[in-house]
Amino acid sequence: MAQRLNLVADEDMPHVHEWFSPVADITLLPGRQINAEHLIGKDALLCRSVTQVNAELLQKSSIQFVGSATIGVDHLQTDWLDQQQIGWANAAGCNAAAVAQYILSGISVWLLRQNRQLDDISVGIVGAGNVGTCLANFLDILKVPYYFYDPPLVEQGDPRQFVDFKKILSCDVITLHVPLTQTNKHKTFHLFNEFVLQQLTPEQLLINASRGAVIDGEALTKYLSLAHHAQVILDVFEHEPNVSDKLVNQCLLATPHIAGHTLEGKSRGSWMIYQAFCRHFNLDILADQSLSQVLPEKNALLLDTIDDIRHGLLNLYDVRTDHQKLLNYSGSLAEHFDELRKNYARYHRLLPRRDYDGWQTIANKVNSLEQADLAKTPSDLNHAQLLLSLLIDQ
Ligand SMILES: NC(=O)c1ccc[n+]([C@@H]2O[C@H](COP(=O)([O-])OP(=O)(O)OC[C@H]3O[C@@H](n4cnc5c(N)ncnc54)[C@H](O)[C@@H]3O)[C@@H](O)[C@H]2O)c1
Ligand SMILES: O=C(O)[C@H](O)[C@H](O)COP(=O)(O)O
Repeated sequence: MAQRLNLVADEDMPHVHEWFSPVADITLLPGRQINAEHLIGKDALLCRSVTQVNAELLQKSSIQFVGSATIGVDHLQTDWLDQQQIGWANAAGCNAAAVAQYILSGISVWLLRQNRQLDDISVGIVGAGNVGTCLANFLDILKVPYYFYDPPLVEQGDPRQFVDFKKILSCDVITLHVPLTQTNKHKTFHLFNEFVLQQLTPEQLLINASRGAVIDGEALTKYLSLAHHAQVILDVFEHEPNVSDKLVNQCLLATPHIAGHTLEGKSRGSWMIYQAFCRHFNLDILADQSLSQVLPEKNALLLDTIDDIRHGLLNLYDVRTDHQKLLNYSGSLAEHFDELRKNYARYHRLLPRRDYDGWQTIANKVNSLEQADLAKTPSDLNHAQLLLSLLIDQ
């Protein structure tokens, strides 16, 4: 029998016990507190975005594999890990659908406040990777025009249509889906600086659910103090969890980095890392282990009134609930920020936040209905209605 492995895992990573305990002894710790001493004599580290994984953390350890159950990797010193031949993996795309859902909910709230309609806006997507593409797929279904800006993909010969930054800055909604990078040719650190922010108008909406430092936080606070400014929705902040009260209160909506936290998004992250871990240590995945096994059945959504349909996307997930929870705090906002993230699944226990499913099925059904002439010149309302009925059908 193969020797049991020893691993340290973030206590807020779901399903670690179910999937890893047959092959490993597990020490669970709060992600921000994992330190070099905890890793001495361990084989693997399973982390989330809150653990800085670098030479200082690992050099005294015998860690051979680091798995982060996140899309972003800015907290991993990947060049050092490669140099040390320490295997590492992230969970690319694990919660892309959850982030797209968050963006659609945020846009819906902004439209209500502006008394505008979905078919009246354009969306500029900065970063056309997993999240940007997932969002675009949904916008296709909703018939909302969008534009992609992604110079690295243009250089790689991606055949889709891309626009320049100026065009993006003219869109009604600008939404950021780039990794945080500090050094490369297309670095994203402070991509939205004071100069860029000042080009926005009060008719526009800027959303950041990528990484906080893609927008210069200080410049943003200053910009939002002006009499006329664009509306802003933030899920991420520079220097988390030390988030400024002032900035939170200046936003149309602010949430504690939970855009990706659907049940599917979190569970898929652990599942992808479990698979990478098995590959790294040459282990078999047990027959009774699977992602679907840990996800509960979905409840059908009931839409009773015309308002339910008008606010259709908000019935599926209403970001205002999470915004309100961030505002309802007493004491330190930094502690509250981490606490809300930690308990996110628990707060949603009665009606857990779930991914929208069956993107392709929905798109196919919409197309076939249109071809059958059943949905002539659909308005945004028809589309939302159709979309919802299809989602409930799943
Ligand atoms: N708020 C959350 O909960 C949450 C959840 C998931 C991901 N994220 C963040 O969102 C980021 C994007 O996720 P993804 O899955 O789409 O990643 P991805 O790697 O699939 O796509 C990122 C895209 O950004 C592009 N890009 C890089 N630099 C750019 C630049 N300067 N300008 C324009 N485009 C640029 C890349 O070419 C790539 O296509 C992640 O790196 C992560 O930091 C946040
Ligand atoms: O990069 C990601 O996947 C997201 O930022 C992710 O949702 C962060 O989640 P956490 O670190 O809280 O697990």
